[in-house]
Amino acid sequence: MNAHAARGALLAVSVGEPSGVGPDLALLAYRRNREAGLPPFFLLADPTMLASRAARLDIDIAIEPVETAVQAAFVFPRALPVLPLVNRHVDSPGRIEPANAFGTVEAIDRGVRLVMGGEAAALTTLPIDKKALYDCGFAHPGHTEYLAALCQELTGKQAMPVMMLTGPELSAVPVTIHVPLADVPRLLTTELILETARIVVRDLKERFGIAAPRLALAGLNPHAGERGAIGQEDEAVIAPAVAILRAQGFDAVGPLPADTMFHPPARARYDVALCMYHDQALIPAKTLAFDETVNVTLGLPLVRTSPDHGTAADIAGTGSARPQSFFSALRLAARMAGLPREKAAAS
Ligand SMILES: NC(=O)c1ccc[n+]([C@@H]2O[C@H](COP(=O)([O-])OP(=O)(O)OC[C@H]3O[C@@H](n4cnc5c(N)ncnc54)[C@H](O)[C@@H]3O)[C@@H](O)[C@H]2O)c1
Ligand SMILES: N[C@H](C(=O)O)[C@H](O)COP(=O)(O)O
Repeated sequence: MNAHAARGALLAVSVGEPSGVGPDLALLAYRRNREAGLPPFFLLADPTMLASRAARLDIDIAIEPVETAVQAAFVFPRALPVLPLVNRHVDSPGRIEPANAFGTVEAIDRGVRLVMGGEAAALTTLPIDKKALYDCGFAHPGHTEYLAALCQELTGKQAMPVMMLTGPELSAVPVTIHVPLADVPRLLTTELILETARIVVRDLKERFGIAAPRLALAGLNPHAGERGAIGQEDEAVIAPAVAILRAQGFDAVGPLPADTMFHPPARARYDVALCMYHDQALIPAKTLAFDETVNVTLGLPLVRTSPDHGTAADIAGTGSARPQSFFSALRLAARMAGLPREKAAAS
């Protein structure tokens, strides 16, 4: 997908929030990369913080600072390559250290620039603590929106990001993302649904190889509004979007009552569920396959994946973080970036 990535470019991984399990998972991924069939990657992190976390977890691997992403490819067979951050991180499992926020943002920022510059093939992000970043002046709701802003800055082109949670059982897209529930009815427009659906269809075709994606659109209100008796948005906003999509040749149904569109026979009828708000999409996705689901950002000129879970600060540094969702995120990024199989598999 990243047509300009240099031959041999690796995946870039941003370390995420040091109070969480991001560092734990990066260390585990390196230790288990061969047995788990993971693509080679380099980490944007503070090597000292990482060494401290490795000691805490008793993970005995070599960690090697590198100066460039190109160098990382040579280092990966013998050590976990780490591109050091300018803003230092202190090792603080379970505890927010406000000053860590700057390095956390720097890691994402540099990851995007490396991918857009062709020095990395794709970006996989480890979880951030959103409030910790907001408190230090971060002006974006989450990665998804920040990545779009960075892409816009780098290309000069408008970019609309779409969040998709994808796992073995379900792919689901929240049309509105990181907004208070009370704001959803105001923000939900026919145009927003249409724009989201078009991006989803384009990316499912181009990046996931689904020739004619089938969309199922959820209603917003109980019983999809009960024919207008329990809320107006289903008929006034969502149904017109479905009608336009169908008239334009898209395979779309809805608005469907959200409570009955996620059981197995219902899921068999579509490739992706377009949901009207964050939890309507993320609750079924994480409930069905918390350990395998990946958060992927569609609509941007770069490949970005992430595990589906958050910082899990309650278990950071304890060794009990399950790494499967992160492993799936690395594998999906490699596939989407079109890394050759020998690169996508263990080195
Ligand atoms: N991609 C991201 O950056 C991302 C995604 C989701 C949440 N977050 C952030 O994470 C923070 C915490 O969010 P939350 O508490 O709602 O969700 P969470 O996913 O961090 O944790 C929910 C529960 O699941 C457990 N859990 C999560 N991942 C696990 C793993 N890999 N192995 C074992 N157990 C795991 C945690 O220990 C916790 O008990 C918030 O600040 C939120 O903004 C970030
Ligand atoms: N909405 C996501 C979730 O709850 O899993 C999460 O906050 C990640 O969002 P970003 O990838 O935009 O940070």
